[in-house]
Amino acid sequence: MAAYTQESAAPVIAALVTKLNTWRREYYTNDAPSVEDSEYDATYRQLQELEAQFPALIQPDSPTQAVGDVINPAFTKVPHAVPMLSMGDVFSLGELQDWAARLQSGVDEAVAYNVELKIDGLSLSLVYEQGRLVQGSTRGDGNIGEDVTPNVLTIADIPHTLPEPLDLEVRGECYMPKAAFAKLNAAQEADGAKPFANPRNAAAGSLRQLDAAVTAKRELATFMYTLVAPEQYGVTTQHEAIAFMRRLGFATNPSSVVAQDLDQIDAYITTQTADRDALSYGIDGIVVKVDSLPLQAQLGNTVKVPRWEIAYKFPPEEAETVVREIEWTI
Ligand SMILES: NC(=O)c1cc2c(=O)c3cc(F)ccc3oc2nc1N
Repeated sequence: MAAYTQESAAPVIAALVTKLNTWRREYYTNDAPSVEDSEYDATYRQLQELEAQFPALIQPDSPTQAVGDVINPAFTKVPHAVPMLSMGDVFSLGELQDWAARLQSGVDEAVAYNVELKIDGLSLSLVYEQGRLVQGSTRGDGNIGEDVTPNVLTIADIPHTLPEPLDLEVRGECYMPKAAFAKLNAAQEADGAKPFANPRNAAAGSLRQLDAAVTAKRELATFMYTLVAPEQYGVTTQHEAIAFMRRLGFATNPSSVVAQDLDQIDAYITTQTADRDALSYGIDGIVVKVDSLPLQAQLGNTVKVPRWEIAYKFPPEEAETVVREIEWTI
């Protein structure tokens, strides 16, 4: 990072904010970003570092001050009783260790973690009343989401009714399986339409459709990962919450495990990184959560992200994979 003064940093920060906001609008409004996630992440961290150095220069419209996505005004708005936050990121095992050490230092009991694949899709909330699906919504800006109820009713693995007449809300990831993505882009090319850049954008463009008949053809799928207000159902850990949702008929990811320490988390990351290409859906990292739900509540959230979970992001696939192979052969 070049050495800046407050004066010389101001225009640089302004330019970074403009560039990142343009990319955000592309990404969240028409689900077609012009840059790879890795370039967005790198530019975002550059802005974070400059804002940390010169807090007086933080602009109100800086993407570091916003939660979540840009809302499409064409959808009915849905207030989220419990905010749908995003997650903090780390990009190395060292950073993950630092996160876990900071967290453990504030807690008496030994922390156990629930470790999950980070499905590369978009967040989805499902609300049931007396066991019937009444609403589906996107994250939106975290407090206000977009009502996509007609669309979620067309997604095959979302139950319309539950085996018990429960009032509950669950949250998860809506994604497009790799095979469905390949089929969709072949059809796009055949129709002379623009292909989607990746399965995540295809899922977002398919879920955030004003015409549910289009969503119905897109073969979307879900993995649910959060039970809202778990204490109402006597659920006290994240791994129990996943089993509870699975028993109710929700699709939950089979690969999550409880880890007692960093070595077990590291082993999980190594295994899942090796198996990544064999998965029928895209993942872009691993999510490490405090397993105890009361401890999660005690740790709480910052304005943007929970303190009790972190996303370990895989390096960008192309270049990094080659570099890593070279590392291993030395
Ligand atoms: N992409 C994912 O596979 C995934 C994403 C999230 C979140 O975004 C997330 C956001 C919150 F505010 C709280 C818990 C979460 O848990 C999550 N767990 C996951 N497995």
